[in-house]
Amino acid sequence: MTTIETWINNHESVYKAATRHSFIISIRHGSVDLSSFKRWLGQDYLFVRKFVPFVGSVLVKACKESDDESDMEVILSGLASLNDEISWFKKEAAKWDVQLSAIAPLQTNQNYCRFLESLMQPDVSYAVAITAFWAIEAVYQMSFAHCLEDDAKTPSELREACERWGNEGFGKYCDSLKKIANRCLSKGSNDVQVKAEAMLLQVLELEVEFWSMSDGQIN
Ligand SMILES: Cc1ncc(CO)c(N)n1
Repeated sequence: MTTIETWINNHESVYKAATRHSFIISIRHGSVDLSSFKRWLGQDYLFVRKFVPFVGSVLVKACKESDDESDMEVILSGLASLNDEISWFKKEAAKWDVQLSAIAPLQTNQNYCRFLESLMQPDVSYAVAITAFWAIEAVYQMSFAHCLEDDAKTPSELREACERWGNEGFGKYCDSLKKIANRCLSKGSNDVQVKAEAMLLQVLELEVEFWSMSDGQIN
């Protein structure tokens, strides 16, 4: 088993809470409250704007610390898709009459963005940062792919959102990130492994809270 597989098995309940959250289940059932979806849209737009510099910091670490030059290309493709994502959020917000410039980040979103900032520090190793990057992307991939399964009743006007992260290409990209992370972790010291596992757990918890915030359960 790979390091990441072992950790997912060890933390199965929080992994499931992050990838099968009631907000995602409500999209899949077609019972989602549209005000929740709009809240998610506005808050996630703000999150993605903070996610870009984090991914930029992972790219810098890859250029300095990686022993495989193809890592840079995978991370760069992630940045390119974030560029498309920002345009998509603007277009989608217009469709739903969500005024992005008027939205302030909720507390939970602020907490998550502060966590991203802490991971941008130069003392955070490439192995820890790339594991976080994979985890953040993989939660969205797993969650939204669930909304596109054959028996899902996802409303047609929400399918495009689900397809952004649930499509096969995004799945392959997440697999590439996971492969890089596993390679770096297998070469990492015990200290790096301990830090990366704790950080993975934090990402999963923050993702659960982000869904709960979107659903209006917490701020
Ligand atoms: C909260 C959150 N997690 C992960 C992603 C994936 O990019 C996102 N857009 N937002």
